[in-house]
Amino acid sequence: MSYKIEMADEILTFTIDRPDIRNAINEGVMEGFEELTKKVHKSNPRFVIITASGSQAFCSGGDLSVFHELKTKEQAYPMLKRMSEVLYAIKTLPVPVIALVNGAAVGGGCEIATACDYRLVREHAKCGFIQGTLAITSGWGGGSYLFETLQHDRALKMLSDARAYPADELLENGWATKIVRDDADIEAFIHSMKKIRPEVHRAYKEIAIRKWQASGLKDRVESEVRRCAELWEADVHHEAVDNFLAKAKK
Ligand SMILES: CC[C@@H](C(=O)O)C(=O)SCCNC(=O)CCNC(=O)[C@H](O)C(C)(C)COP(=O)(O)OP(=O)(O)OC[C@H]1O[C@@H](n2cnc3c(N)ncnc32)[C@H](O)[C@@H]1OP(=O)(O)O
Repeated sequence: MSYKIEMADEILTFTIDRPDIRNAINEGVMEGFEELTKKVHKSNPRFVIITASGSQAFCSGGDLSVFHELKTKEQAYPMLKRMSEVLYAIKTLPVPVIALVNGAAVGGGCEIATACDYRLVREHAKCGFIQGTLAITSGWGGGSYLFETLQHDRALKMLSDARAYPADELLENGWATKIVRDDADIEAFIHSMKKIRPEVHRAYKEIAIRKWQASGLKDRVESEVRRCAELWEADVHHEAVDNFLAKAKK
């Protein structure tokens, strides 16, 4: 199994469990996320936590060893579309969603964390939209979510820098909610949220969701997915992925 879903103390936790491949997303993990969103609606948790196994990575994005087989925009689109629907479902969950960023979050991994309401980032974690180095953009909706999250110039800079930022820079540009040094810091954050009744958290989340719906966020995500699919089919993208995979084999 490439993921775990656990309910404890009214918190539903989703853990990506592929540490050897830096928690890259394959179809199995996508299925897991789909199961998670259904479970939230059935089991009514106070909060959701999304995290990953090990301390090296939260998520290294799409599993390039699998997705490099997708060559044309027609082949890439269904994968990008499916994961964009997963992230939109996560973003619009009726309860707060906390990304516990236990290590590097790059490419689609950064998109997953950006779709969450809060990002608790471990001191050593480096995170960024590195897709530009592969000659593509974000393709799961994360670019649209970043413009909802950060001041415009900071969002545009983070996307077009295409590099992983250290934790202090992530706090400074507003992406990280909090840098966490140990488990006690995480518990303190959860404890402060638990002081407020669940229906209050839900009511505030409804305000955010109404704003996203009114501003056509779903349609903007769809345009992002389509544009990424177009860029995906260029030779320059496939060469960059081949280079990454060849380096891994050495
Ligand atoms: C597809 C959707 C698209 C989007 O819409 O956003 C994307 O997500 S594009 C994908 C972006 N991801 C990448 O370009 C991969 C980036 N990976 C890294 O930069 C690094 O792996 C890391 C996350 C910073 C971790 O570095 P480190 O701890 O030094 O580990 P290694 O690099 O040695 O990796 C260990 C092992 O894992 C394999 N790996 C890592 N990431 C992926 C990946 N995304 N897909 C497939 N495989 C991946 C890597 O090849 C190593 O394999 P072995 O050498 O066989 O152990």
